[in-house]
Amino acid sequence: MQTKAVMKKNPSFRLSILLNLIEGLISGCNFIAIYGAIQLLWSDSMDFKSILILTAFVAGIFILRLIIYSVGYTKGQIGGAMVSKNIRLFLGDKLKRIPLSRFTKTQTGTYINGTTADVNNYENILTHKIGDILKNIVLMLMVIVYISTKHLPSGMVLLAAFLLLIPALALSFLCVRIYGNKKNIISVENVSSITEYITGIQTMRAYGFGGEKNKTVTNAMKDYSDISFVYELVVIPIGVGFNILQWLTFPLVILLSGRACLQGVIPVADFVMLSLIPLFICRLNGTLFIDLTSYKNLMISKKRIADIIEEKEEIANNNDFSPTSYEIEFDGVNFSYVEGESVLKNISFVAKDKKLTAIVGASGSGKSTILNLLSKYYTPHNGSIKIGGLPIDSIASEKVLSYISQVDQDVFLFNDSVKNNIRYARPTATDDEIIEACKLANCHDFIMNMPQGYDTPVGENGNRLSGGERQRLSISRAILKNSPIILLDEATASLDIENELAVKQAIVNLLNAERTVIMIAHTLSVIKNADNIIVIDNGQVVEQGTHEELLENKEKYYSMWNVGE
Ligand SMILES: Nc1ncnc2c1ncn2[C@@H]1O[C@H](COP(=O)(O)OP(=O)(O)OP(=O)(O)O)[C@@H](O)[C@H]1O
Repeated sequence: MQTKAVMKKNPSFRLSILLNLIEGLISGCNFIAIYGAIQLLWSDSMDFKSILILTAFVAGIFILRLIIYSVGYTKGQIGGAMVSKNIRLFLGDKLKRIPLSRFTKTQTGTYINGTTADVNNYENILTHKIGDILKNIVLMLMVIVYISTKHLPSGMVLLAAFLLLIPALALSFLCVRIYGNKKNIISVENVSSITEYITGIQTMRAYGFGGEKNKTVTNAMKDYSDISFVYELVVIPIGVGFNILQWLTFPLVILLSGRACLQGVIPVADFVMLSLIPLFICRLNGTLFIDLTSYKNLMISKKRIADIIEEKEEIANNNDFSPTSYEIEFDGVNFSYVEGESVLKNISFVAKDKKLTAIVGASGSGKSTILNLLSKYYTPHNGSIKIGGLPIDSIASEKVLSYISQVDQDVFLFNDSVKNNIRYARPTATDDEIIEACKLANCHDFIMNMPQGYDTPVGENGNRLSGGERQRLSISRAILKNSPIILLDEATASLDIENELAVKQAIVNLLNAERTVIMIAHTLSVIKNADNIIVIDNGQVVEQGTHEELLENKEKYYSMWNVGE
């Protein structure tokens, strides 16, 4: 339903269609001029005056066509570009409303193609294809009607040639449906594998499987050229067969009109013109066949754009969300990323307001998933999550996230300056506030050692920074955002000792302010003083309490602590 509104044509586009139709009609008048010239020649009545009249007629048609074509072309370009601009803006905005779970389930190529190449293809349909096709159909019909008035049997032969387009297009459309869709799937795989190759190139080279992965990319490209080749291979014979049948009209019209001329049914001038017309009609039919087949092919792009437009969106209602406390409660929460593979099983716990709650557990036990649900990146299958006693399920994620700062293991940095990367956390922050946050996050010194200080570009995804530096920048963002809830995925274990100490100090500074903190801890010593420690095992809460209580329990936490010590 939304598709119609987003792809709505505008008056400029509609005017260009009308002008294209008129241009098609006017082009047909050229045949009247040609007929006039043949008649003049044959009747032996050619003089300078009649040549002048003929020239003026042809020049008049030319000027009129030129004006209509220029206005129609300009309006078509403007109208088509306006439609595609609407689509591009809508898709850009839509991406932020598509639930995160869709991006993990769908190939990246679907969205990259759908928002770029497919929109370009659709723009091409609007700005070129539709106008040309309609103009040629009108011109064709006009010529057929005109010829029929001269000699009906010849007109009927030309009409039959035109109608041959129907079975020929039925076959070519079938090929487009079969191979066009296959081509689409392969193209999406192609784009996805190239994206993966480029983003993961460092890891691949580091582990020496760049060559292996490169084969996946080249294979995907080869698959694409193979399917394009097969597609051409099946469409070409249809086009050739259609053209052969078309050209049969040439002798047929000569035979029919020649006989009529000999019988005195039509004048010689008519016969001369009728014998020339099939040359033109056959070419025009050939162009229409190619244009309509490629139109159908490009229309696959329209369907793919529509699929993204109609994708289910996150709840975006305007329900007010103003919790007065920031206690977090999970009650009987179940969740799985993949159907049937349960990740969280009946999770219930309370993270008290302004207290530090730690989550510990083996790798893959579901710790990050708990934070992902709280940030509304995913929706629990059942159970409820509340902040300050208010359920978050019917609240727009942007509103919930405005109360949350998240410090993840994977820090995403934009290809921008250090300062701007931190400012994303609070766009209104002053430079002084950014510097203050960086001092608390232990990053001020290393930033000042960079060539342009806070204005130094961090490179694509911050590839000029070390892991510890990236983590500290992420902490500075959280400090700057100054939100009442902090979700922290502590991952200092992989850092060198100097970076580990710097990150730990930054975390201490972050936790100093009174906030509700949920912290995933990979090293237990960091959370010894936590107000509550939740132990997760295989997606379930198996224990909770303070460090001392859990040690006394002598259960899971006790053995984890002893292994760690
Ligand atoms: N986007 C996803 N799609 C499918 N499965 C996922 C996804 N993210 C995580 N999982 C699976 O969910 C389970 C829990 O993952 P999660 O990241 O929550 O564990 P974790 O305890 O935080 O692990 P770690 O300590 O290693 O970060 C794992 O089995 C993981 O493979």
